[in-house]
Amino acid sequence: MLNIENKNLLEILQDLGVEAKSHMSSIDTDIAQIVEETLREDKEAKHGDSKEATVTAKEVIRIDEGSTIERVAKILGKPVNLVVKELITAGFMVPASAIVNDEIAKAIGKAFNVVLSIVPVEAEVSDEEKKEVAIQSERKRQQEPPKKLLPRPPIVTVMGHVDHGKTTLLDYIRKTNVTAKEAGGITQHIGASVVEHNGKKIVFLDTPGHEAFTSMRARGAQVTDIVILIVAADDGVMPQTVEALNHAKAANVPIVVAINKIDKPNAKPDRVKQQLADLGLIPEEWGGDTIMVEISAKTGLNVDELLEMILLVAEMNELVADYEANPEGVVIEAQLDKGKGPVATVIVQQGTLRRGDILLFETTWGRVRAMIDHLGRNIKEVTPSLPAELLGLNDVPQAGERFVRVEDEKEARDAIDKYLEKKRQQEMQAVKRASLEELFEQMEKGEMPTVRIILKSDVQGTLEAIKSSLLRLSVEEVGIEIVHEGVGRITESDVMLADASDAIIIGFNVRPDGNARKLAEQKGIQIRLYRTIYDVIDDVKAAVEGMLAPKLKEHILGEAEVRVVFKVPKAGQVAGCYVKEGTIRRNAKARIIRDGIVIWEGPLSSLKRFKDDVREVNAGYECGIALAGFQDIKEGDIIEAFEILEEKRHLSDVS
Ligand SMILES: Nc1nc2c(ncn2[C@@H]2O[C@H](COP(=O)(O)OP(=O)(O)OP(=O)(O)O)[C@@H](O)[C@H]2O)c(=O)[nH]1
Repeated sequence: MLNIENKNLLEILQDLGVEAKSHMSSIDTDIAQIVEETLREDKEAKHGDSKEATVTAKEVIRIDEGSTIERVAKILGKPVNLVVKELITAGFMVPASAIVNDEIAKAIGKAFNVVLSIVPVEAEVSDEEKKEVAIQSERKRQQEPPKKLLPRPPIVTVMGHVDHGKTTLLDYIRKTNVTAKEAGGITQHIGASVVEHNGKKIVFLDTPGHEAFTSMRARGAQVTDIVILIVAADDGVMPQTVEALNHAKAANVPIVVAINKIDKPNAKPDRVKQQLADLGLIPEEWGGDTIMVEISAKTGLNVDELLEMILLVAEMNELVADYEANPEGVVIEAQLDKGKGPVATVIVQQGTLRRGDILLFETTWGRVRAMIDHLGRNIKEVTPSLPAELLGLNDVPQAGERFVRVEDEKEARDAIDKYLEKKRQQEMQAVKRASLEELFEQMEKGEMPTVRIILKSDVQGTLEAIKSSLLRLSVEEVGIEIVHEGVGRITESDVMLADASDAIIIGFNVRPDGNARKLAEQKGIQIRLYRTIYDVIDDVKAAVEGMLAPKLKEHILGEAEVRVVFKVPKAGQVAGCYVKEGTIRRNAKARIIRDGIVIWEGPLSSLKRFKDDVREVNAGYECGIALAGFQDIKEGDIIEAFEILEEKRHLSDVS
């Protein structure tokens, strides 16, 4: 407690541990202002205008401009999920990777009773100030009760080029590394598997490849501790090897290289090492620090050694977690199950998750009704690093969403209500933007017709599959645009967006809710529901084909020979003809061929049999033909009648 009565600002700052110097830099002036403001706000809030103000001192914490929420959480010594949750509660739906701006800093400060001061990066911080900050944080560290940090299993993702053996390796490891008591269990796909090697657990994410890895990261969730970069020894480093390597590097995740298919006669492991060395991964045996193991995922050769290396890297990286903390973690997969309702596979990152816990996700919440492990067993609790399928959520969260346990349902419900309200406002703005952008886009593209789609599906994996198949249907003349995509039922806001962006809604294994259905009817928005991917693709293909400009094809109707040419007052030239082949039609187009050369093309202006106007004249008959705008018909000319047919085009004609 700090009594600010009769104290000037310098004294207050000194009490707070902020050294006020005569050569106070601009940062200090800023901090002084923030402290003063905060103290004033607190004083007013607590005591109205009372002069007998006693307020709680707030710690001033400097954070570098550009710091992420994750970093600030670390500085505060708070679990990042707790900080994110507090922000959600305050109405900020931001991932942990978001940069902290003034608004967010204020909200975090309020939640944790501190003053966050954003220090411009270019600002000079004197050595003395740095020392002071270090002393303060050390003091703070000493005051905190030591956390019960215990080792946790490493979480591993296998990445590499197509066909280099990711799936084979995962299958081999899963088959051969179950513990004796689990041996009878049937591995169930829940998004991650747990294996045991030398009595130690390793968690493998089931979806190999860097796409899944990065899409999680894009949402601010990094679960992978170690990446196995698999390279086939016969094929060597390929484009996706480099891509995977870059993704792992960008995420700062340690890499263990598995040089695979070593059993093959044409395996060239040294060439792979050289290629990797060129990319900056120097093998240990060459004096570098990258662990490389030569394996055969097919025969299992050296796979044990690979697992040992993973455990070694895990140990070196001191992977620990507080098993007694408030549970929190990340969604790695989620779907709507017809029988069970929303089902989410999560990985617990801190604390121990128990059945009955109330969890707040970023977009939904729920009380954990049941938990199922990777062997399909009902479990009561899940400790850090381990995956579990959760039942009991109110809606399907997205992969990459974080969760944290909250005390009561009301807290969860309030946070989600605030989030939904904020999202609704953002979507309304997005709708306005979408229609404007659409205008500009169309203008830019010179009015290229586009099939716009809002895609909703029951599972993230299917969503991705349908999306990429649909986008592949796009051709130069007709575009396909996925305006919005998501897992879960079709909602009113989907319909609003469809209306604004002139899109159709495609639902795969999902249904619209009542409000969505009503609004769609009102607005005349198409909602198409499917149960097989092929039907979706066929339908969209038909739509694209429908928008393709038809192919024009000429169809020759018949041929007449000019036998005699008359001049008729008013009507001009009339050719007395004999129809040699096919039919001459009044509404057809004609061309004049003289000595094998086309000399004119245009419409007929009259077709007569004797004195009567007729619609058509067949081969073997005589007729009179006048041509619109051509007055130079000669005996012996051939008049060919033809029509232009529109032929529907198929995607196979274009691509
Ligand atoms: N000889 C030999 N063949 C292997 C080995 N590992 C994988 N293969 C074969 O290589 C092919 C591709 O293996 P996958 O495991 O499907 O490769 P992947 O990287 O998962 O491929 P995608 O999932 O398509 O990206 C399969 O035919 C495997 O049987 C190995 O160690 N030795």
